[in-house]
Amino acid sequence: MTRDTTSKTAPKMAPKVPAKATPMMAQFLGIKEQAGPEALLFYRMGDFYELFFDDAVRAAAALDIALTKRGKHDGQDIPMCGVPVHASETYLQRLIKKGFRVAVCEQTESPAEAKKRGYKSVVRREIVRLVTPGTLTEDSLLDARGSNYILSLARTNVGDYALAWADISTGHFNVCDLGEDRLLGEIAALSPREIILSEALFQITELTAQLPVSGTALTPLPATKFDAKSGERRIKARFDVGSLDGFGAFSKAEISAAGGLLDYLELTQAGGVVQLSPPQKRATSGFMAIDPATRASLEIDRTQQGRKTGSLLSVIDRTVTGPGARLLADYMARPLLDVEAINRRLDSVEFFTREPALQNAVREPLKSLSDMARAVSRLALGRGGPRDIKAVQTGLSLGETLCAVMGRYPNLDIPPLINGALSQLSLADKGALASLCSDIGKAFKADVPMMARDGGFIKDGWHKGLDGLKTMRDDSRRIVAGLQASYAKTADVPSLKIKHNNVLGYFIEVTPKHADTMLGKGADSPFIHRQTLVSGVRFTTTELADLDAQISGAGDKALALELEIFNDFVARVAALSEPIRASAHAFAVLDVASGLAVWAQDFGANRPIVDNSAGYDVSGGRHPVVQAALKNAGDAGFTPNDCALDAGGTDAPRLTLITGPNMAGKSTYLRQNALIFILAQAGSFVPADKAHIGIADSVFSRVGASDDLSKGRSTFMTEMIETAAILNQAGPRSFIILDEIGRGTATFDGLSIAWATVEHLHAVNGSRALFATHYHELTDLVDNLDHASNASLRAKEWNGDLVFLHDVRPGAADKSYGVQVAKLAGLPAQAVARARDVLDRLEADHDKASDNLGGLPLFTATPPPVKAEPSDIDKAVATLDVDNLSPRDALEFLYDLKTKQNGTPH
Ligand SMILES: Nc1ncnc2c1ncn2[C@@H]1O[C@H](COP(=O)(O)OP(=O)(O)OP(=O)(O)O)[C@@H](O)[C@H]1O
Repeated sequence: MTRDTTSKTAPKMAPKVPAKATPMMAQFLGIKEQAGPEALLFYRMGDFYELFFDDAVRAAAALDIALTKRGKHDGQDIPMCGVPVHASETYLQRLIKKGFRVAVCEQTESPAEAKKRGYKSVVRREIVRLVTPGTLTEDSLLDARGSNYILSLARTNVGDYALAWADISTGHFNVCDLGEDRLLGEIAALSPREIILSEALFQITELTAQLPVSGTALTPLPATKFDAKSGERRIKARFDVGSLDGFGAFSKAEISAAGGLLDYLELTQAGGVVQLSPPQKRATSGFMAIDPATRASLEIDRTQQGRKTGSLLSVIDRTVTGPGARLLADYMARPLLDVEAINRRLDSVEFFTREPALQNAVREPLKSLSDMARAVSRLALGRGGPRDIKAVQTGLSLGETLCAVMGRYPNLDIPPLINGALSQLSLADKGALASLCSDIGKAFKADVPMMARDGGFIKDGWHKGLDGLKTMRDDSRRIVAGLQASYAKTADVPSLKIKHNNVLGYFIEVTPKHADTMLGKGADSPFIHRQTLVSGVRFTTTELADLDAQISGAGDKALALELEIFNDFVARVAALSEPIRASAHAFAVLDVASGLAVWAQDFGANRPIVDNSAGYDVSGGRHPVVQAALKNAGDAGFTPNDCALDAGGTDAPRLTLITGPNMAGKSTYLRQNALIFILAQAGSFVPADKAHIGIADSVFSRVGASDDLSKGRSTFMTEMIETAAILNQAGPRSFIILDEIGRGTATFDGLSIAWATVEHLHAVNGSRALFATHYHELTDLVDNLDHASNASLRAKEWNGDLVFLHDVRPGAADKSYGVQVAKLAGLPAQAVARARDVLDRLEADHDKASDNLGGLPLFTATPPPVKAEPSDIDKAVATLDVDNLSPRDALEFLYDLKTKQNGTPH
C-alpha cells in the first residue's frame, strides 16, 4: 500500500473470482490479487495494456482517457480502459508522477504456444515488474538532471534511525545511522521519490506527519521485511560475500534498512536483478546539518513554491551532463565539514578558472556524453537496447579523448581530484574496459535502433555466420528483384509486379484486367493463384515461395544471431559495471569542477579561505539569486555588503542585530551569508570579493513566516516550533539567521520572545548569528551583551520619497519607514496620512512609557519556577481515608480545613 500523496480516491479491492467467470477474467482476477489493490494492473492484450474494474476507473480519470466497458462480470458491466503498448511509457510517466504504482503484466507465451496446451487455453501472463516512483530506470520516466532515490527507513530499539537508499538507475547504494535530530534533515537532503518503512513505523503519525509529502510516495511493508537476520542473509547473497565486514561496520538497524530495500527491489523487479554497488556507509556527521525548514527557506535546490528555477542550484548550475547536474545537486545538498576535502574541491574549481582554454577543451566534448551509469543499469535489468551499449562505448572513448586533451598541456599542475578522475578515465591500464570499448566500436553500427529486437545494428565483418545469413538474405532479395522482369515476359503482362507483405511474404500481383490471362494459362502455368482482391489478383510460383522461405529463414536466423551477440555484450558490460560507473562518476567530477569554474568567472565569485576557525569574514558579499534576478530584470546592480562574525567574540561580534526599513534588504543580507557558508563548504567559490570562513557544522534559518496548514499549524506556531528547534540544537559551530522572530503575535509578546531569543543565542548557544528585526527596542540590548553589535540597512528620504541604498552600516537604524513603504506600495493617500498621525501619537506615548528592559539579563528576567511546599491543607487531604469516613467525621474534617485555610496565607 502506498500512502497517497495526491488527491486520488482510495482503491477498491478487485471482485472475487466467481465460479462462472470466463477463463480470461479468472486469470485477470488472480493476477490482480497478486498485484494488490493499490497497484494499477496493466494487463497485456495484444498491442494494448488493458485495465479493468476500479483500476480502469482510476486510470481513466488520471490519464483523461475514455472509460468504456467490456463484457459482464457477475451480471454487471466491466469498466475498461486501455493504452497502446508502443505509447505506454508516456502513460506510465503520467501515472507515476501522480503517485500511482503500476504492475505490468505481460504475455509470457505466444497464442500458438497456448493453443498447444488446449484449444481453450488462455495465453499465459505474469507480472514482470511493479513500477513505483522509486524504481524507475527508463530515461523517459527519469529526470536526467536529478537523482531518483528510493529510501528505506528502520528504527533501533533506542529510538535512533538507520537509512538505506539507492538510485537503481545508477546503482548507488548507501546506508547510514543517525539520531532522531538529523533524520528529517537527511531525508530532505536526499529528497527521495519513495520511502519504504515497516507498517509499525508507518503507524507512528508523529513520524509520518513530518516526512516529506510532496512528490514522495510512502510505502509501508510488513515488519518481517526489515528483519535484521534475513537482511544480513539477503545482502550477503546479493553481493556474494561471506561476511559484511568488508563493506564497513554496519549497525543492526542499517542492515535491516538495507535488507528491506533489497527485498522490495526484488519484488518490484519480479526476479530481474537490479545492479547495485555494494552498500557504502555514509557518515552524516561528515556533512553540515541543514534541517528541512532551513533547506526550504534557503531555497537551495528548489524555491518555496517547489520550482527549480529561482533556486540557488539553478543559478550556479553550468554543468553540461545529467550525471554532472546530479553530482552538483548532491554537493549542494550536503556541504562538507572536512576542511581538506573542501579544499580539494576548491582546488579542482580553481584549476579550471586558471586554465580557460582547457575549460572549453574539456566541456565541449562532455556535451556529447550519454548517461553511462543509467545505460548500465538498464542493460543489467534486461531493459537496455543497442543504444545503451553504444552509450558505454562513446563514454569510454570520450574518456580517452579527454585524457589526450589534458596531455596537450604538459606543464599543468593538476590537482588531486582532477587527477583521480583522469586516471579513472584513462584506458591505458584497463585492458578489459579498453577491449570492450574497441569491440563495441567494431561490432555496432554508428546509428543503432532503440530496441534490440529491431535488429540491423551489427556491422558487416564482425561475425562470419551473421554475414553469411545476411548475404543469403540479400542475394535472394536480388534474385527476387530480377524475377519480376522475367515473369512479366513469361506471362506477357508488362505491368506485373512482385510485392511483399507480412501475411503472404513475396507474391506476384497483376491488375484485375489481366486476371483472366494469368488464370487461363492451363496446367503448365508456373503461376499459382493466392488471392483475388478488388485492386488486383495475386499469385506465387514454387521458385518464389522457395526464395521467400530462404529470405525469411535467413532474416529470422540473422536476427536471432544479432540478439545473441547483443546479449554477449550485455554480459560483458554487466561484468564491468563497477569500473564503468566509476568512469561515469569521473566525468561528473570534471563537469562539476569546470561548471563551477564557469559560474565563478561569469559571476565574479572568488575562492574562499576555509578553515577550522570560529570566524566568518566576508567582504563584498552578494546574494547569487537576487543578483541574477536583478540582472535579468535589467535593474540597477546589486549592492555588495560585508559581514564579520566570530563565535569567540574576539575579532568580531558573535551576533549582529540587523535593523532597517521594510524592503531595505535585510532578508537578502541574512540569506546571502547563509548561502555563502553553504557554497563554500560544498566546495564552490563564493559570491564575494574576499571570504574567510570557519566551518559551520550546522546552518539554521528562520526567514519569513508561512503557515504550515498541511501539518495543522498556524504561522506563529510554526515560527515558534522552528525557533525552539534552533535554540535547542544550535551550538558554537552553528551559523544562524533569524528574521523577524515574534512578528506573528501581539507586539509585546513578540518583542519579549525576540528579546529572550537574542539573549539565549548569545549566552547559551554561542553561535554566529544574524538577527533581523523591526523591534527597534531590541537594539538597546547590544549595550548589555559582550559580543553583540548592531548593523542597519540604510534608506534616505528624498523629495518625500524613500530611496533604498541596500548597504549595511554599523549601528542601529534610526526609524523603520513603514508608513513610507506603505505609501510606495500604493496605499490610498488618506490612509497614509492617517497612519502617520497614529504613528506620531504612538511614538510619543511609547517614549513616556519606555522602561529599561535592557537591565534584565536572561535567566534573571524570568526566575525559574520554585516548586511549592505542600500546605497543611494538602497534607490533611493526602492522609484522608475517604472510604472509612462517617458523615459526621466528614463534616468535622471540612470545619477543620476551613480553620486551616483561614490561618494559611494564600
Ligand atoms: N544588496 C542589495 N542590492 C540591491 N538590491 C537589493 C539588495 N538587497 C535587497 N535588494 C532588493 O530589495 C528587495 C527587498 O529585499 P528584502 O526582502 O531583503 O528586504 P527586507 O528588508 O527583508 O524587507 P522586509 O522587512 O519588508 O521583509 C529585494 O527583492 C531586492 O530586489
